[in-house]
Amino acid sequence: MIYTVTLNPSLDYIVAVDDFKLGYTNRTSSELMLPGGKGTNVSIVLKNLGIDSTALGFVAGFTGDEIVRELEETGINTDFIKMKDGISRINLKLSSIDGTEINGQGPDIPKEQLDKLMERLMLLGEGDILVLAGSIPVTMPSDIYEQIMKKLQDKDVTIIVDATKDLLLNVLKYHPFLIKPNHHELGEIFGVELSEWEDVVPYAKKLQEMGAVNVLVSMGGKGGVLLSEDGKVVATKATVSVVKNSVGAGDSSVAGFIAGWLQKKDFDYAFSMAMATGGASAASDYLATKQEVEESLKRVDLKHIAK
Ligand SMILES: Nc1ncnc2c1ncn2[C@@H]1O[C@H](COP(=O)(O)OP(=O)(O)O)[C@@H](O)[C@H]1O
Ligand SMILES: O=P(O)(O)OC[C@H]1O[C@](O)(COP(=O)(O)O)[C@@H](O)[C@@H]1O
Repeated sequence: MIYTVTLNPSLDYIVAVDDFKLGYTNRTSSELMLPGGKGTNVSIVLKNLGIDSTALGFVAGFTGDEIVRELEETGINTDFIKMKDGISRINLKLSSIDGTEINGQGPDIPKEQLDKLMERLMLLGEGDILVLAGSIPVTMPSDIYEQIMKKLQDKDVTIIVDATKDLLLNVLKYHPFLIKPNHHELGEIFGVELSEWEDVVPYAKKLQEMGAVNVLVSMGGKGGVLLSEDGKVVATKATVSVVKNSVGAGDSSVAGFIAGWLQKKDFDYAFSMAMATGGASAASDYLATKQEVEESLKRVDLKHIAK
């Protein structure tokens, strides 16, 4: 079974504002309110690709209820822990200024609730896939992903981590099967600006040397690069050129990689699916459908490059 953990899910309020002016009252020209958060998006895209998963994490208040309602309406199994206080965050995305977003902090998670989640995760076992994705509420211990991986290290669970900075660096010693920083996040870790495939490779390699088994660096409009455990490096340019809403494109890449890997156990194919799915989501109003992914897959153009 596949489990996604979103410790800090959200409702994403995605608005287009023509001619946005800072310091003035702006009016939207379109708006969407959708369930969000990195693990929940992975679950949604997996479902679109015909793969079941269970979405875990914490929700609170009316926003939390709405997140769960929307996921269940999509046919996703949910097993969130519901908090008594606070509300799940609302993240604001300005789709007309691509990449501009304001993400909330998220509610307080009391220790007993965190313990409950840990107990739930300890039931995972051989053959399960666990996706740990996204930021964590500010009051949560910053080594939470590390704690989860440590507890699961003797079980044969395949773990994928999509996180940034220390949250990511601290799990590497437990050998996550896949990590997926984007090129800005990778650059931020090492204090450099990365913009081309060739720039990314040495830094992705460092993360592999620190323990990550496979490293997928997504690069927005420039496609992405995969350093796989068999020592190969493969890259592709983006599969789409017109973007409608890139929120969730990275999460879609993670879902696409899992789908491709489960289907063929082949890194080139898993990477192709990752890039096709990310591209298909970026080019559509919401997360990619299976048909959009199949179309996008035709435009993947793999290049094997030197390490
Ligand atoms: N502007 C874009 N143009 C074309 N493809 C895109 C664009 N943004 C994202 N994608 C596709 O989605 C994938 C993941 O997007 P990216 O922005 O790198 O991830 P994240 O959302 O984690 O920052 C990219 O590797 C690419 O395949
Ligand atoms: O947990 P974080 O890092 O604040 O990110 C949460 C946000 O990222 C998203 O999961 C989208 O992520 P990507 O665009 O990186 O795929 C949104 O749905 C959500 O609002």
